[in-house]
Amino acid sequence: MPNKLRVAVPNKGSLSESAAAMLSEAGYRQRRDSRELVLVDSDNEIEFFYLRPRDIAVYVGAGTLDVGITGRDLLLDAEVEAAELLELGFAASTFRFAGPVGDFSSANELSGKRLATSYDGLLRRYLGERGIDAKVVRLDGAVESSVRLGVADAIADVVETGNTLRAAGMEIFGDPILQSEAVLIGRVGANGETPQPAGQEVLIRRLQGVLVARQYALMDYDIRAELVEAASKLTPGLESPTVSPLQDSNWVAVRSMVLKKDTNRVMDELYELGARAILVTSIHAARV
Ligand SMILES: Nc1ncnc2c1ncn2[C@@H]1O[C@H](COP(=O)(O)OP(=O)(O)OP(=O)(O)O)[C@@H](O)[C@H]1O
Ligand SMILES: O=P(O)(O)OC[C@H]1O[C@H](OP(=O)(O)OP(=O)(O)O)[C@H](O)[C@@H]1O
Ligand SMILES: [Mg+2]
Repeated sequence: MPNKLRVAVPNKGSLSESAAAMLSEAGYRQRRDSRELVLVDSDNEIEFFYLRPRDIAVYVGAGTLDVGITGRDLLLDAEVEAAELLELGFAASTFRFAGPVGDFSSANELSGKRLATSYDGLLRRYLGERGIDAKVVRLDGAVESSVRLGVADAIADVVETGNTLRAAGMEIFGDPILQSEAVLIGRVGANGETPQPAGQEVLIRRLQGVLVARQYALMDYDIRAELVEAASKLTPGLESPTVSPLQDSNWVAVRSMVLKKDTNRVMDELYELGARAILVTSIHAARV
């Protein structure tokens, strides 16, 4: 019996639904009931442990679990030995300073002030590296309320749309502290290398496949043979477009992967060039 790969998955919060959806899309079994703590997927020789997002880096850092899905901000806050293996393309946010509208314009003004955050490890390191001597007030959440409630002068928190900040009468200031998103993290060995437990490479390849299927579409079109070079520049694909002969030897058929967000612009440009029968189909799954 080979050892099963042990994977940490967020059990609640912003990351949990998207993480489970991505694993399902990658062909792994996921729990049906949100109270389940462990799920064994024997077909894939893999075990999923549903844990608090904040704790995931701790388990992977300690080496008791092989890999985990968490946020880059949570990984850095945990100050453990774990490495980012793959960006997962969801839960994108920035980590920023914010204060009451008009109070601050740069992080240098924070010396001597009280700063509330849920990410004290991350924040202390950032302030320390810049010689900013502020008092860090560690809170569990709803950090935006801390200034109004008198325990802090400014905050450092996760910002996505900025709606929560605005609702609390605050604005961001200073440079972004960090760009975060959901990431797959793995262990770091004694010599700084990343171990390759059985199943890890397949997991990464499958997740990369999900990312590709989400980001790309397939584009097919017909074009006169003498224009295929110019058309290929518009649709270079990942390696190189597939060019197939047509019954009418003056024309060829071209197939290529195109970023979904670019499909309409590329179709317009291909049409202008002379391409016809331009079709876009979605990719269900991929290995690249
Ligand atoms: N509004 C948001 N947009 C994008 N990512 C977010 C948002 N809020 C939190 N995150 C990300 O989610 C992760 C935090 O997970 P956490 O479980 O704390 O989520 P949460 O929604 O804050 O749950 P909790 O109820 O425990 O506070 C971090 O990586 C953070 O960057
Ligand atoms: O910029 P926005 O789109 O408004 O999103 C950012 C907010 O989302 C998260 O809050 P969450 O719901 O996790 O509550 P919490 O502060 O209690 O963790 C984060 O902590 C911010 O408060
Ligand atoms: Mg939160």
